[in-house]
Formats: sequence, structure tokens, C-alpha cells
Amino acid sequence: MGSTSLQKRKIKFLLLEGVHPSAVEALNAAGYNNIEQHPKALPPEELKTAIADAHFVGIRSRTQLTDEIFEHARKLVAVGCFCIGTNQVDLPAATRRGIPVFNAPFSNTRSVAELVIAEAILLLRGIPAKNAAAHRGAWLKSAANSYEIRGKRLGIVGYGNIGMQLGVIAEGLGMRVQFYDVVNKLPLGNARQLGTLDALLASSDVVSLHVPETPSTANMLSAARLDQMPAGSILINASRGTVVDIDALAERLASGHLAGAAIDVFPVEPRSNDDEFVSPLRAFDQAILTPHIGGSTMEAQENIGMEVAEKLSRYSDNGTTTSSVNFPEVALPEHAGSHRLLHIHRNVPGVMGAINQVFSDTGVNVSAQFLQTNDAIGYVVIDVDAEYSDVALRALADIDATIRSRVLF
Ligand SMILES: NC(=O)C1=CN([C@@H]2O[C@H](COP(=O)(O)OP(=O)(O)OC[C@H]3O[C@@H](n4cnc5c(N)ncnc54)[C@H](O)[C@@H]3O)[C@@H](O)[C@H]2O)C=CC1
Ligand SMILES: O=C(O)C(=O)COP(=O)(O)O
Repeated sequence: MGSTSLQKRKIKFLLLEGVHPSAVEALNAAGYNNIEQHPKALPPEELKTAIADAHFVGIRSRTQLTDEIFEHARKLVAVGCFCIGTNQVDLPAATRRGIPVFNAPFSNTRSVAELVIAEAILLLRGIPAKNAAAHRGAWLKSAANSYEIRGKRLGIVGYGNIGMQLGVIAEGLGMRVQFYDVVNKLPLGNARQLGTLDALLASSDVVSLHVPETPSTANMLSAARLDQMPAGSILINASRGTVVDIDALAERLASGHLAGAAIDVFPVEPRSNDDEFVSPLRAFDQAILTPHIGGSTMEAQENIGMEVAEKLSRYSDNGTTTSSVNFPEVALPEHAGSHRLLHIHRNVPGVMGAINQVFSDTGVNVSAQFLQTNDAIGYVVIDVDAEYSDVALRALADIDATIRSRVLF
């Protein structure tokens, strides 16, 4: 016994990209003290070395966890994205290896919505250009092309956790809210869902993007789509840099077709604060350019730190996968007095039969069993008498479709 369940002090957490100290506090409180922290994302070669002996890795939006990186992460048990987006993780590659990926789907949504509102107000007043001119000694006192936010049409693309909150706050300021989403959504307040992106773009004074990075959102705001926006309208993007054709946007700012833009995310972002930010948008005073800080507030980061750390420690302690983005979700009770076997397998016919056969052959008494599957994998959790867990674990590991199995006690 004792040989299969790792002692907490041996379980290594690798936290990258300046994950908030609240994560360390939460992990310490759960008994995990073996934590390696880095303030930045690591270049791939350094990452391969650092991740080689890590059981858990915590990242933000910058670190790319590719199939190749996973290949070097032989001990990795789970991934925590201390953010919302999980596009930086090769999710199928993680799933194939039986590695659940967790994120924080809510904690920074309010921060993004507040930033977008502030930017919409500033851009409708032409403040970014007036501010830049004032710094250079110019005095642009004029009401020309300066508007209140009240009564303007806000077009939200992607009416999810952020888009919905944005809509509610915008209505509070008197905006007329409409949205486009691939899923039919219940509109909050007086918001209206439009059937096509084209219709939304053509009828909005301010367009704000809140979609994830997926093949369907790549280059979504192409040159042709930007041309559908009314002359003098405004584009805000705090979603992902791949969603907007930046060169086409630059041309439309230069021509004056768009009055302004606020861009927080870019197709290529500097790896750290030490690297130069390169973008054709730097040329435009009427563009607010922010360094991917939509979710970077003290409140959001502290909450994210606690939330994701707790998801990781809970998975480590008792196998719970609730809210994992790639794994069957299983919420598990405590298992005091028994040993808990975790079996992750490819979701192919016959595995459950084989698992039940193990218990019938070995005569090991099962006190509780939980099963959940998704398209790719099955996740079975079995609580057994402590004295029999070794023999059962060995038999489970021998089942053909097994990806990994472990025991918790
Ligand atoms: N700038 C920053 O610091 C931050 C950026 N983000 C980004 O914002 C994105 C959105 O965040 P949430 O609202 O929390 O996500 P969410 O998953 O709650 O909502 C996304 C919405 O987009 C919709 N959608 C997906 N594909 C679409 C398509 N092709 N056309 C139209 N709608 C589509 C979905 O149906 C969903 O309603 C995240 O995926 C992340 O990339 C999130 C937080 C901070
Ligand atoms: O939550 C997200 O998806 C974000 O884009 C925020 O990313 P960050 O944690 O600031 O690197």
C-alpha cells in the first residue's frame, strides 16, 4: 500500500505567467507546498524542462500547451488555465492523455465588461485622439463627431458570460442592445437577438466582440465584414486577436470609415512586458490599444487564483472534475475509510464490462461507483476497501482501452 498514492509534498505545481498569490495560498491551505512559480510565460524549450516533473501546471492566456509540450509532461495530472480562454491548450491532446483542463469561466467577466463600457464612452467622444493631441500640445476643443453613449446601438458578437453582462450594463446607460450568437439565447433586459452577423454589423454604432478563439471565429471581422459597419462606427475587441483582420482594420481607420477602435488582443502579442509591441494600429490616435488586460484587475486575478487552485486541489484530493472543459464531469463525495480508484479510458465499447469483470474476478468489494463519459473518454471512479486497492488497480491498468489509472487515499 502507500506506493501508489503520491504524498502531497511530492506533488509539484508549476505556476506560470504571474498567477495571483491567492492560488498559492489556496494550494498551501489544501496541503500542497511544492510549488514552482514563474512571473512570465516560458519559451518552449524552458517549458519542456520545467514541466517534465510537474504534476499540475497553471497557465494564463500566453502559454501554449501543445501536443509536443504534453509529450514532455509525462507526470502531468491536470492543467489549470487561470483565465477564461482555453484556446492556448491543445485540448484533444490533453484528453488523449487523460489530463483534465480547468479554467475560471466567470471571475474576470465583469472586468472585461467594465473596460468595454469605458472604451465605448471614450471612443464615442473622440477622447483617445484628443488626449493624444493634448499630450503633444494641441487643443482640440470641439463637439464635432462627439456623441453621448445614450441611445446608441451596441452590437454584441457572442452573447455569453461577458456579452450578457456587457448588455445589462450598457442598457443601464441607455444604450440599445442587440446581439448575434450561434446559439439561441434568452435576451436579458430589452436586448434583441439578430439572426445574422451581417445584420448586426450593418445596424450597430458600436460593435464589441466576445467570442472564443475557434475555427468559426478566425478572421470573423474580415475586410468585407468591416465594410458592412456603418461609416463612423466603432469596433471593440477584447476577445482574441485572431478574430479581427488587423491590416483591414488599420485601412478602415486610415480612411475614416471607422471612427475608432479599442483593441486589447492581437494576432501576435509580446511574450512579456520586456518585448516590443508591434502593430500597424500604433499609427492611429483614434485606436485605444491595451496589452491584453481585459481581465487584469486585482479583483479578478485574486478570485481566479483561488477558483482554479481549488479545482486543481480538489481533483488531486478526490478526483472531482466538475467544470472541466474537456473531461466528463464527476462531482465526488469524500471517500474517508475507503480507497478511491480512478480509471480514465478511451470511450470504446466493452470497457465497463471489463471493469466490472475485474471486480467480479478479484472479489474486491465496491462501496461506490461513478461513471461519466464524453465522446472521447470515459471516467470511472470506484471506491473500494483499502486492503484490496492494489490488486484492483493493477487489474484495471491492464484493461485494453486504459489511458491512465491511479488510486487516492
Ligand atoms: N481580453 C481579456 O483579457 C479576456 C478575453 N476573454 C475572451 O473572451 C471570450 C468570451 O468570454 P465569455 O463571454 O466568458 O465566453 P462564453 O463562452 O461565455 O461566451 C462566448 C459566446 O460566443 C458564442 N459564439 C461562439 N462561436 C461563435 C460564433 N462563431 N459566432 C457567434 N457567436 C459565437 C457562444 O455561443 C457563446 O455564447 C473568451 O473565450 C476569451 O477568449 C475572456 C476574458 C478576458
Ligand atoms: O481570461 C481570458 O481568456 C483572458 O484572455 C485573460 O488572459 P490573461 O489571464 O490576462 O492572460
